[in-house]
Amino acid sequence: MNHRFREQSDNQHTLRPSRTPPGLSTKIMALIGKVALVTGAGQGLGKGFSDILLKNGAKVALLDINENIGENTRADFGKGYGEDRVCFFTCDVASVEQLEDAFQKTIERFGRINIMSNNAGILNETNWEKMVAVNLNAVIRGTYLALQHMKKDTGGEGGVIVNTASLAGLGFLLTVPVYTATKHGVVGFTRAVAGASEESGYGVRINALCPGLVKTALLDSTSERHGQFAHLSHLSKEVVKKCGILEVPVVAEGFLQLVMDEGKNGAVMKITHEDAFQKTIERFGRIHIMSNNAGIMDETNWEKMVAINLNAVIQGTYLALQHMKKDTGGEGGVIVNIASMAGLAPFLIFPVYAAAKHAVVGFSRSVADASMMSGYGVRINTLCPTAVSTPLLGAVADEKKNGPFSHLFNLIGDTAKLRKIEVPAVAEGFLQLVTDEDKNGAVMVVKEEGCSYVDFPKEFMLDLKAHIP
Ligand SMILES: NC(=O)C1=CN([C@@H]2O[C@H](COP(=O)(O)OP(=O)(O)OC[C@H]3O[C@@H](n4cnc5c(N)ncnc54)[C@H](O)[C@@H]3O)[C@@H](O)[C@H]2O)C=CC1
Ligand SMILES: CC/C=C\CC(=O)/C=C/C=C\C=C\C=C\[C@@H](O)[C@@H](O)C/C=C\CCC(=O)O
Repeated sequence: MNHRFREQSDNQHTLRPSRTPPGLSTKIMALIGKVALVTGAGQGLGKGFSDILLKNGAKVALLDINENIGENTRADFGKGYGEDRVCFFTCDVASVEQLEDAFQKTIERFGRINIMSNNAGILNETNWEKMVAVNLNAVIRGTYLALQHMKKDTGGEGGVIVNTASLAGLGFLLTVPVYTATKHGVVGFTRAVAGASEESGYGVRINALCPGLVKTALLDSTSERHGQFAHLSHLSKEVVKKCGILEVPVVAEGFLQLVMDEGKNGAVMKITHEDAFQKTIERFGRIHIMSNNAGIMDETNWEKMVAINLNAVIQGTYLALQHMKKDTGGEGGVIVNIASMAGLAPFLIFPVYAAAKHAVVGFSRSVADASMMSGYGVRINTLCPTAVSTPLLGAVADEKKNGPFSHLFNLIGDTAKLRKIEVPAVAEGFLQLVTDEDKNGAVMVVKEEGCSYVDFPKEFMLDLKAHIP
């Protein structure tokens, strides 16, 4: 599934044209030694943003109102990235004193601040005054504090501020009108202050991030926090259906772009994953065949690998099913999920890659049966190629992508001599899975000898009826 990072351009409302044409990256900000302050960093998106900053060499001050989760996150990061690169301060961003105090403590600890992420946010339509204080006022205060410290005209080093808004800052959600207002406020404020900073020669870029729904604690029991429009909660399900739910690492990649791309100021980045699907339908009218093929191999960055190799395959399958299934007017179709031989056999050095691919096989077989039993008219098959001659295999020879078992790297020997098959051979197998109307829940292996179907032993079949008395 193709996640979309898109800069929102709306010239009518742009205060002044940006000096850098949109989409053009000029210079990339190096993060090694840079100091970042992230609010709401104990869990969810803030934790994901802190993680990716640390991974790229920055030092990070984590701020959170919740001392327990903040301390735990600090301890995890300290172990992983070094105790000297991370600290935690308990801070309610809605309190002027606490935010100023945490800001000062960060400067005392690390000497400066180059990156500010105003990310803490809540969803509570009942206590909406508090929500405005956290989601909007604290973002404004955090931006002004950071500007004051970073701006070059008074001796600062310049820097970048990223404010977490939401897709609800560009569109609207009926169940959460005040939340929607705060996020529109963040987008409007960010664009205006970015223009003002540029015009004033401050050397500080300010961008806004607008993700769709993200799998974090903020989404738990939202209906209780919908306030007077709780009776419209069922409409949110439509939004989930339309937008799907993003994973934190995907949003963190977008955040990193806004931090590092020196060409971005006043940028508003939308992150959704329904765009590609919707656009295909707009262009061609319908979809009959879906191939969930995107994948990476990186044991070091395994959370991201699971997000792409497994979660996005599940998301892509569900989106395609939703569109194709016959019981709600779809035309039926076929989905082919690309797993690997590592989805059927252990793969030393790449255990998480193997886990994700095993899961793709299990998921595809299960959902294939479910689709058939539901009369959806959608077949779902899995392709498991052995090593194929593509750049993905570069990870095998790249110790940085080998994770905790890189010491076994020598066992593999010369990867250039690894026996590989060619792309057209795999494409032939793929075509069979698409065109053969008798194949549903099929798992095809493609090796040097050719294509064959896996015949799973009967004793490994789960007979649900046998389990129900
Ligand atoms: N989860 C979602 O679907 C989306 C979330 N967002 C935004 O992303 C931001 C982060 O939210 P998530 O990570 O999803 O939520 P989360 O609930 O998982 O994490 C939020 C963190 O902020 C902390 N926090 C709450 N109030 C605070 C305060 N007054 N001072 C300091 N820390 C405070 C919490 O303790 C928590 O650790 C929010 O601004 C939210 O509006 C935007 C789009 C979608
Ligand atoms: C309930 C979740 C609240 C907040 C988390 C968050 O910030 C995520 C927002 C994600 C998506 C926003 C989508 C907005 C879409 C709109 O532009 C329209 O397409 C939606 C139209 C009707 C929505 C019905 C409803 O309001 O529930």
